[in-house]
Amino acid sequence: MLGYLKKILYVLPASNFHLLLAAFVFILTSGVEALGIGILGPFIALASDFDMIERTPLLSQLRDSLGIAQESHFVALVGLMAVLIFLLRTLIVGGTQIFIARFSNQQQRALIIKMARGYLEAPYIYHISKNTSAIIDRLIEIANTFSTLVFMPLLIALANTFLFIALFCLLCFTSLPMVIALLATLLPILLFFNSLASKVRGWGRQMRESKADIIQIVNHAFGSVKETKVIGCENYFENQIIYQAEKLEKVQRTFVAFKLLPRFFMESILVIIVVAIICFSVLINEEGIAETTSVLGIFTLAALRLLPAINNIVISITQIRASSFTLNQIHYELSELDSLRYRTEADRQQKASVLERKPMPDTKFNAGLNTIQEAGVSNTFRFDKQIRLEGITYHYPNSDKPVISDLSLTISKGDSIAFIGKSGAGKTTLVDILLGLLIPQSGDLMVDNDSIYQNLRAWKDLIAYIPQSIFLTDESIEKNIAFGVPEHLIDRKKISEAIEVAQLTEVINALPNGLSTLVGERGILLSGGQRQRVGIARAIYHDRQILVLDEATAALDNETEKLVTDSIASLSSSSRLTLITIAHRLTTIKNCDKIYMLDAGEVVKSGNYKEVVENVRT
Ligand SMILES: Nc1ncnc2c1ncn2[C@@H]1O[C@H](COP(=O)(O)OP(=O)(O)OP(=O)(O)O)[C@@H](O)[C@H]1O
Repeated sequence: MLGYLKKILYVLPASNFHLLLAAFVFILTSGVEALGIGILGPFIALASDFDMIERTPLLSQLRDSLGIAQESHFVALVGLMAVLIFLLRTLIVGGTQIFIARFSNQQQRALIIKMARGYLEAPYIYHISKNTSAIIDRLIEIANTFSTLVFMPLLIALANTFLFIALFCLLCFTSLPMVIALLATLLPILLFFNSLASKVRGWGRQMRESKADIIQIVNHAFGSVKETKVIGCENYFENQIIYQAEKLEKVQRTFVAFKLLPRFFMESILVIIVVAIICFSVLINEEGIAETTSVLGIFTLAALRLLPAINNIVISITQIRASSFTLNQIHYELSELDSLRYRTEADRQQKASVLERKPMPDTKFNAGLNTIQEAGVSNTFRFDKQIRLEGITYHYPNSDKPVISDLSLTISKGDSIAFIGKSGAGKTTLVDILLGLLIPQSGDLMVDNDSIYQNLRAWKDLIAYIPQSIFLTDESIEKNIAFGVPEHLIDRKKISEAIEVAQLTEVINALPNGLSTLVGERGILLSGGQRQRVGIARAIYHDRQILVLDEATAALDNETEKLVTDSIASLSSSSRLTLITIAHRLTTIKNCDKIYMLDAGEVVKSGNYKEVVENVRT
């Protein structure tokens, strides 16, 4: 259990102060609850035996000081006090229940934010190997499971443990032999449930895996619904979902039944003990059980509350055990994200220090989620002359073989350059290095006289990336062009300029709601070419000085391709925009100032179109 606790505390976003506050609330509630129960027993005894007032000095003193002559009136007053204390106890206990629910919901919110921040700040290399459905599953399902099936049960177990201690003390004070009888009966049952711990953990693991598998199957089936429909594999996915749903139902059924067991056991024990005590009292005291009424009253009430408390502790521990797989997953994920964060920052610092340059403040990197709001903040780099790649060597973490080997080249500001080469030559990897997404093991990337590794965020602020397939959000075209800018900050003039350059004017005029037309999930309402033009408009809107086009015109028809290429080229010459293109279609790079042909991560040829492409063809 200590291991679980350590992991829960690591995952929990709550501060130690809040946890201490929670513990204090639970202790207070348990005390009030024990007092509420403790007062009812003596009242029942007093109501059935008025002589008790004379026998108990405290009661007779209270009666005299209140000046009440009639005993029945005094008993009624004590009853009223008991009711008030009991009502106060109910209020506090109810408040604690609300506190538990609110506290764990707050933790769920904070955990979703903590994980989302971790994923968003994680380096690109982390995301290359990650499955999107796994991230969605972690953010939504696991955060919810942690809050409702780990943290809430932990709070309930804690609250009930304090209550158990308070009631146990009350019972020990009332009748020790009865407590010993109760414990002797309960202990074997608790040991029995404890012995099934590994089975419970197994059930929890199966439930979690089935849920994650269902999300993944749904993602596979609908992620490429076109292929699913054309190939006709709907049945295949349906059968997989049926199999997982049935597996989930079976385990859940067993688990729910198991969770009900402790209550039945304990209720039976309570009845047996109370009946046994009454019979025993009658047998040894033939005149009845008046003597034991008070003890029995407290015992019955305390046991009525004690047994549910034990039940809650057992169920909560069972629940936490069943969720241990989830806890391990979330703990692993967060520690991985944490270590990545430290490593990335350390790598960057190390690179900057190896280069013996003092790192500039990386404001956006540190700002985390505020990055989007900060878009447009002036960068700290001057880019007036050139970008220089100096002896860049890169290999992916899972292999020692360099994909880019000792590569050096210079790109002048305002130039339009292209990388060509056969599949696997290293074009995409080189562009990812240029984008600052992959950090080379050796070499440097200089912009004028500064290394980009001094301030990667500022470097990225100079660049726009237009991929082969543009990601569009299910929002208006306008919001897709001003991607990441809050609606009230969108600059309409810049939107018009971007639309013109990207040759989108006609497309938008033909749409029913013009710029406000919703493009549908993944831009399904637009053609491939139109989607790419929205991507180009997005880059132009964000005023970037360097455009990286990853075969960005591949989805355009010949006529539109010429229009887009020409307008980007004219933009390049008029505003000294620097263009870096990865191209397969050699027609798109005819106007480039310089073309680099890559092979096995090295530049094997460079020059203008005639020198590189036409010579190769002949
Ligand atoms: N995440 C990765 N992990 C390991 N190796 C990788 C990874 N991504 C790419 N590679 C390898 O790096 C080499 C270069 O790949 P890259 O994608 O840069 O080539 P490319 O020239 O862009 O190819 P294409 O034109 O087909 O996109 C290839 O051998 C590829 O297998």
